[in-house]
Amino acid sequence: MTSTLTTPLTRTGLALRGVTLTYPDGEQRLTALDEVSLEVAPGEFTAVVGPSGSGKSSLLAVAATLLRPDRGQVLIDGQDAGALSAKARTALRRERLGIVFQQSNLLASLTAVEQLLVLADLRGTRPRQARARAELLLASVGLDESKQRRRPHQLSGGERQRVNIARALFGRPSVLLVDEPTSALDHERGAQIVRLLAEVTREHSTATVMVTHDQALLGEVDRVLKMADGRLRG
Ligand SMILES: Nc1ncnc2c1ncn2[C@@H]1O[C@H](COP(=O)(O)OP(=O)(O)OP(=O)(O)O)[C@@H](O)[C@H]1O
Repeated sequence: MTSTLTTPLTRTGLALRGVTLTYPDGEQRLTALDEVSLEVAPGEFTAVVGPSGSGKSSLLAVAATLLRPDRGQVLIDGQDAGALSAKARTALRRERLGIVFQQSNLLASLTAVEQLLVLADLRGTRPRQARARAELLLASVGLDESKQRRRPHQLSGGERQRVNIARALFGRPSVLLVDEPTSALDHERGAQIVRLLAEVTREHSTATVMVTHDQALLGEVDRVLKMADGRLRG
């Protein structure tokens, strides 16, 4: 499929520049992100940690171009998301971003491989090519053929998270945004998922940002940034 974006983009990853986000709070506004700047290069795995309410989810939502900041820029492969029309922003998200949410949002009636093939349909990828890619990606995240034919309720929490990661990679994203990937897992399974994210970051050269509460799982990441009161510290 040809890109619907107007300019050809080289992969430069994710950049946030002076991003401020506020929410309505009664008569006032609550500042969730306060002049946040961040650059994540292709192939770099960055973790964002911080207490509840510090702004981590808001940061991911802004980076995912799902929330528009009050001020500042979000650049995906150098493209300023705020300068695009809604249609072009949707295309940017579809073509450049992979998102792994905290709660698995897999479709209950579909097998693991079908979760990826649904995307192929939406993207207009040829069915045979799409199936081969879906199977390859699922195998690469550790799901063998028999597990690829299972529905979500027949998989463990960790296996469902692997399907989520494979699905996020299907569109060859430049930027991979991951929200609390280990929250439903025990320590060992959580550590396996973080190791897997480190591997896919290198293999797929994604600029990966992972939000997590779990400080014990940070051995695999390239950089840890701390959020407190909407501000980011290295
Ligand atoms: N839709 C909203 N409307 C108003 N305030 C919000 C909204 N979403 C988040 N907030 C507030 O913005 C601040 C940052 O919230 P955010 O969800 O980004 O934090 P977080 O670090 O992800 O927290 P957690 O770890 O608990 O998920 C908090 O004070 C929160 O109460």
